[in-house]
Amino acid sequence: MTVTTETSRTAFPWQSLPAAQQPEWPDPEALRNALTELASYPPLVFAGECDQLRARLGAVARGEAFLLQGGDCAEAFDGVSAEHIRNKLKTLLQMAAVLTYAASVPVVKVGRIAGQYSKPRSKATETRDGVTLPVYRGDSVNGFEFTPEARRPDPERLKRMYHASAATLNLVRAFTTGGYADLRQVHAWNQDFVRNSPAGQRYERLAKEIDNALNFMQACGVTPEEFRTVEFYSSHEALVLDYETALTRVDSRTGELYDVSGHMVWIGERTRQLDHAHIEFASRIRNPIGVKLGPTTSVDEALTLIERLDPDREPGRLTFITRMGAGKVRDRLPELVEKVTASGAQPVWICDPMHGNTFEAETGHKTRRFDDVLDEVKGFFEVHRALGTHPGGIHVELTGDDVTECVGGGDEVLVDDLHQRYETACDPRLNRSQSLDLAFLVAEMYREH
Ligand SMILES: O=C[C@H](O)[C@H](O)COP(=O)(O)O
Ligand SMILES: C=C(OP(=O)(O)O)C(=O)O
Repeated sequence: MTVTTETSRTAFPWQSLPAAQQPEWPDPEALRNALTELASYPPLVFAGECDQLRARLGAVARGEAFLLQGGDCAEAFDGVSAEHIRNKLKTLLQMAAVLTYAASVPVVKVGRIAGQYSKPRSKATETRDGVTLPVYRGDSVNGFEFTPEARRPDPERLKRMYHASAATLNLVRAFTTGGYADLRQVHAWNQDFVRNSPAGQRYERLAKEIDNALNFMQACGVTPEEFRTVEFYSSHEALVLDYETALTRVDSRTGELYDVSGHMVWIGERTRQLDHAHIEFASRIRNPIGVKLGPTTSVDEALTLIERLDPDREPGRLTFITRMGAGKVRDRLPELVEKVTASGAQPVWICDPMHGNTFEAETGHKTRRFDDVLDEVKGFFEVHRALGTHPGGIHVELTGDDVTECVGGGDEVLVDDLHQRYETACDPRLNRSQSLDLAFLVAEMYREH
């Protein structure tokens, strides 16, 4: 893989198009310096790994596997600690174990991790007690603290984003290939959790069954390598195009462009305008691409997105991440799935049951009800069942920490509990217990499907 030159970088066609949700960097020279340095850094992921994920997602598109994509709403630089990363990974591995075992389906595991540092926002500014400042756009752009200094966009943060992503990915690779993700550890992932949570206890029973199955296989002389290590991929929203462009490189094997900031990148609901830079950018890179589809998406838009992003109809290239809201999924999704399927395209369809279900609680906290999250996933399964298509996966905002950000769940969080551990920098995440609850319920839906 060769580092792209400054000349070819400035020639990238998406750079001349309008782009929504970009920071207003106050110092152009500081930005140029940061980007030149970033463009000289080594890739965070390899093109071949992106190809491998595309192949895995191809299996999802064909109905042979299920995609679990999850992690923080917004990663934070001060969250790059072994404990945070391990907790998140542990939660995803537990969810994957539940889905694989209880739904008997191979699970493709993709984190919203090692790059999820940038956030699109509804408003450009935030006002508190009569003071108006730029809104927080993620640690890659500015600081969360409500002061003029913190909220000033600083391109040096793009370099910190790279280093934070590299450190996170390094630990994730160590955990997933160095023994921690060995299926023999199914109990260990649960140890600190099992006693005081219904989801933890339910998981423990399942882990025992997995253990028995492993013992049986071992007694038969079967111990595949797949049980010892886990394939785990990184993903984030490709939002700040300055950063993604600096990390876009020519693959020396094929001459094609890859965004080497993560294995998979997605384009958000607020930046998927067909004639804007984000879609042009996504159309030029070979990574597997996701696109969020909200309730206002028209059939024409979906079909044009396919034309632009997956003209060869390659299974695994394009994932539609639908986020309609529990109240709309049964109305809005059927026509999209039906017409896209009739067009001969075969995208991966996954359900993001978070972003259409946010509301402000009376306490002033932005939150989501676990029951709405679950209901949107149910609606998603119902629609696919009715159309005979494959409900390919889920995309969730979660953390491995026992936060109180979403209400409900088996170990119920009440509105009055929200203040206890409300730690997200942007949107509310499922805590570990709620994430496991969701995995068990999704496994049941999948089995029935
Ligand atoms: O995560 C998604 C968006 O960034 C988020 O919902 C926007 O939130 P806001 O409405 O608080 O700006
Ligand atoms: C901003 C996000 O979602 P959406 O684009 O669907 O609003 C997100 O997933 O972080």
